Amino acid sequence: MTILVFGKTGQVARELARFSEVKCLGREDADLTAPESCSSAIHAHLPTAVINAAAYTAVDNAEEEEALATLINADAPAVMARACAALDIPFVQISTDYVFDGSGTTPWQPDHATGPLGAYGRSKLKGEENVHLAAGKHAILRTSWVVSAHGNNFVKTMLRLGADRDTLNVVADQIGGPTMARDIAAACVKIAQDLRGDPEKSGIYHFSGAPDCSWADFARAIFDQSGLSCAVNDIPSSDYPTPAARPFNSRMDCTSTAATFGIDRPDWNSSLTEILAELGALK
Ligand SMILES: NC(=O)C1=CN([C@@H]2O[C@H](COP(=O)(O)OP(=O)(O)OC[C@H]3O[C@@H](n4cnc5c(N)ncnc54)[C@H](OP(=O)(O)O)[C@@H]3O)[C@@H](O)[C@H]2O)C=CC1
Ligand SMILES: Cc1cn([C@H]2C[C@H](O)[C@@H](COP(=O)(O)OP(=O)(O)O[C@H]3O[C@@H](C)C(=O)[C@@H](O)[C@H]3O)O2)c(=O)[nH]c1=O
Ligand SMILES: [Mg+2]
Repeated sequence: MTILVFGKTGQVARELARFSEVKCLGREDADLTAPESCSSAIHAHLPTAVINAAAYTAVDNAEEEEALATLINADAPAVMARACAALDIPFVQISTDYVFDGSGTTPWQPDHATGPLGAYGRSKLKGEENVHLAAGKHAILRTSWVVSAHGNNFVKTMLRLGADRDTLNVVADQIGGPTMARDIAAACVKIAQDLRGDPEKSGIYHFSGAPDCSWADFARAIFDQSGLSCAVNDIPSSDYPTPAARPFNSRMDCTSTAATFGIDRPDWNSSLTEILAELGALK
């Protein structure tokens, strides 16, 4: 099996690169702002499956650059999905909890109504719709709060801020599941393999770390495990204004992912230990 991955430097792409059957393409190989280059790359490599781990992920900047975010997050995946459908190979598209409006406290199921609050979520939702319309063997894997030892993420931000501060204000009314990029990469590979033989498994799936927690809870765990002495004050989102609104309820029901692919929700506390160890930041 040869899996072609769009993305090379990103959090999930770097973890996918660790698989021997994976070939990662960077921006220099296929630029998602020129979607046809993605189709050319798929036809040139003739892989047995494709995973898209490239995206426009700057949630606040997307409010000012929605056209660019849409080109990368919706138009490019459409071209990839059509190329895969033409070759009859599985396509795995990674999506996000930000396609939901964050209302209520019930965990979102894959078929629940979406309602993105901002430009990033809208662009990712259009990407989902385009992949579905291509009508090939596909999976849309919605995940949340991605963390790893690489790139930009909340763990690295907290380690940086916590080193200089005695206290930090962190939002406590957004609840979700922190998810390790390494676990997402493994899930994508397993799903791509299963879809080859079982195209009827095509659809939308949820995958996030457990248990659900607030960003403030997660920050406390980061300081606890790293031994940094920084107290976390719980604040409401209204006290942390950002250009893009974030959903309050990012809880995702991952039952169908476990039932269909045998992939369970990973425990984020042990993922965090693994990341801190990799960064040399464990207490
Ligand atoms: N980060 C998160 O918290 C979450 C992410 N997701 C989704 O998971 C997936 C992976 O996210 P993550 O690994 O965190 O992303 P990162 O932000 O870490 O990486 C994004 C990747 O996309 C590439 N990329 C961006 N623009 C282009 C372009 N025009 N052409 C080619 N490549 C491009 C980047 O390359 P370069 O380095 O050259 O810019 C980089 O490799 C995405 O689909 C994202 O929407 C879902 C939920 C949460
Ligand atoms: C740095 C900092 C952040 N926060 C808040 C802001 C925000 O609500 C929350 C997390 O901050 P981030 O900047 O990591 O959030 P954000 O970039 O919105 O993270 C999202 O990225 C996209 C790509 C996704 O798909 C989502 O699943 C989610 O992971 O923490 C504080 O409350 N205090 C702080 O000191
Ligand atoms: Mg971010």
